Amino acid sequence: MEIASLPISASQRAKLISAGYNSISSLSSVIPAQLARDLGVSENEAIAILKVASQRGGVERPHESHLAIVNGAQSAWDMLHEEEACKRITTSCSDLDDILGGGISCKEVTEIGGVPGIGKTQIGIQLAINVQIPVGYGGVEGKAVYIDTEGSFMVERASQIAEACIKDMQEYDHFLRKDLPGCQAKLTSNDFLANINYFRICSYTEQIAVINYLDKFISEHPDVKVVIVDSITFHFRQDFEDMALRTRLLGGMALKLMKLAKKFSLAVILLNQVTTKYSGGSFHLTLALGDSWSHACTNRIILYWNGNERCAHLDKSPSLRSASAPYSVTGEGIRNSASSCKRARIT
Ligand SMILES: Nc1ncnc2c1ncn2[C@@H]1O[C@H](COP(=O)(O)OP(=O)(O)OP(=O)(O)O)[C@@H](O)[C@H]1O
Repeated sequence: MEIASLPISASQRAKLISAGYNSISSLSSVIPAQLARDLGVSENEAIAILKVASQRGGVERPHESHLAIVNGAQSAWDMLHEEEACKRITTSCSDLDDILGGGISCKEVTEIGGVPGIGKTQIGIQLAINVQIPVGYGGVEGKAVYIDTEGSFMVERASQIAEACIKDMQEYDHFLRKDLPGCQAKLTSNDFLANINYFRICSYTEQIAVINYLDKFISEHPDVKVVIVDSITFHFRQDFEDMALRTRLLGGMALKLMKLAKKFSLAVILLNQVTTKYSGGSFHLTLALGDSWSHACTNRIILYWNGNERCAHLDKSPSLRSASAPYSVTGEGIRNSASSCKRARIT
């Protein structure tokens, strides 16, 4: 049950959400002194909030959780069918799609991390375009939500990538000598841009607010099939001193995004930066936010340089083996790397 439904003041509600208490159940194990510290309120006020929460939660929670379990019960057979029916969004790089089992999985949270300039935003923009590829061309025919925390989304670049996508569809038609109804003839790059819902985020509180709002937004826009957060870490790395609060906020956000992915069968893409970590006597590159964040996504892809070539490594997946694939960033967007194209021509 949401904090929004608690009969408390608006400022208390805002303080709870900013401190990472996104649901009534998140208050179930907290003691008044801790809550008072987290919210910056008196202990008496914290006790009053907990009392309201326990009244609400105490009456309705057991019933709701019982219902959730019953509704959620599913056989493994059903799950297998669901997994087979799960759609995937192409990355426009077939080598990368291959190691991902056909593309980015809808229904799951995928984290993509790498050093600056490796192409994280390019992949984000490519997915915001590719999610719109019509079903007739093997696409998902959905819309995108792009949450930009860094200001790196470039609309001209999205337009270029959309033009290239339309060109690919025309070539596909030409190759098959057929005209698929409702497809390329009518689609323009402006249509692609119109289907990207863009949110510019300037602080971590805004980021939490937007992620909390997504459930309502997507309920009203059920065509959304990908949510891209570029990047998830930016506002959490700047001037953030209270690490316990940061961990709690990020944990709450990750849980919300996982629920969204499942509830609306959509792909959540979290772009992340890398940082250095000292272990075993040397420094290693690791994704930002540390070990406490590592459980927050279902799949993790690490982008890295191999000499002059960009590569993607599938580092975590519940069903696919770890593997790497080269890719390139071209004027047309993400594509196979030049070296793998050369290999394909030789064989
Ligand atoms: N039109 C283009 N044609 C070819 N390559 C391009 C084009 N636009 C961008 N790139 C490549 O993409 C790189 C930038 O990628 P991107 O902005 O996605 O990096 P990033 O990983 O998101 O970096 P950061 O962490 O700094 O945001 C550029 O350095 C360039 O190599």
